[in-house]
Amino acid sequence: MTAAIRIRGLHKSYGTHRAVDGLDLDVASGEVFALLGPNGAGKTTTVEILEGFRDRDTGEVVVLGTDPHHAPRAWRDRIGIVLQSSGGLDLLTPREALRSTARCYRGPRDVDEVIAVTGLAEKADSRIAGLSGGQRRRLDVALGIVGRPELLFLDEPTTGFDPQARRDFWGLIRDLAGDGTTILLTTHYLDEAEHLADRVGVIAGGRLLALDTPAALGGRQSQEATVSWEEDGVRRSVRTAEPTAEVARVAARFPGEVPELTVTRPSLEDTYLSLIAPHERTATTEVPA
Ligand SMILES: Nc1ncnc2c1ncn2[C@@H]1O[C@H](COP(=O)(O)OP(=O)(O)OP(=O)(O)O)[C@@H](O)[C@H]1O
Repeated sequence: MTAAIRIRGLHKSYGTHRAVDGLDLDVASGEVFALLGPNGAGKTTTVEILEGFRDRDTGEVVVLGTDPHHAPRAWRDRIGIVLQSSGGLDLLTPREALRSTARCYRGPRDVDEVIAVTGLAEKADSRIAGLSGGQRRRLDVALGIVGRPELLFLDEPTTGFDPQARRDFWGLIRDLAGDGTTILLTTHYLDEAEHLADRVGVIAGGRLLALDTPAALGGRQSQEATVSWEEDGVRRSVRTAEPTAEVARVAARFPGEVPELTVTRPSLEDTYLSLIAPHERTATTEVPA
């Protein structure tokens, strides 16, 4: 595997507060990787260090073969960044903002194509000040991809999107990934991580708690299933490692369809919440004085 991102022993404190506390992580070239974690887990700090916007205290960080802290201008051309919020463009139109950003790159995407894929066609020539929150976010994404980055950082990209806009955005990310763009995404939406990510990393208190595919995170695949149905007017549930056998047993008691039959396994959200639960009570890690 060629690593687009390599992190070893990363530490960053703000005063006495350990925001990132010994993080090791690799993101493969071409991978879509989602960094999950509760508020204050250290995601943004980590991502800002990777982007070269924040200094680290100790640890090794290599992004596209370069230490972001000493990265030259040519390296910056190879990455795209969508921050949690950006501003200062209110008097321009999306088309103008994209054209002037595109001029900063050597091999930019076609501006009209970026406007189309981000669903901004209707608002392309309206003042940015008048865009809705979701449209503004699409513009942030458009600005992040117009330079044709090899590596794209997306910090909570779909906050404020309506459900259709989120689906459209997911399609866009899959297309970018299909073209070989490496994507590091932070999100609080577990369904987003499940839809988009090849692998997810869960961090809390600046430490990596779990790292796997969304399907296998925290041993999800091997956890017991819950078989539920309705019988004699009562909702019944059984947790079992053998749901097929349980369904067969229940089905044998009914002449036709089993009423309200469902078989469920823990969702990514269930697994995530159980992973971070112990850390929610001890969320603050202080550096000893
Ligand atoms: N510039 C700063 N000065 C002091 N403390 C900071 C600074 N930036 C972040 N922190 C603290 O470091 C910790 C990690 O913050 P960070 O923004 O990296 O978390 P996060 O996982 O991105 O959170 P969220 O999901 O809320 O965006 C938090 O406790 C935060 O209060």
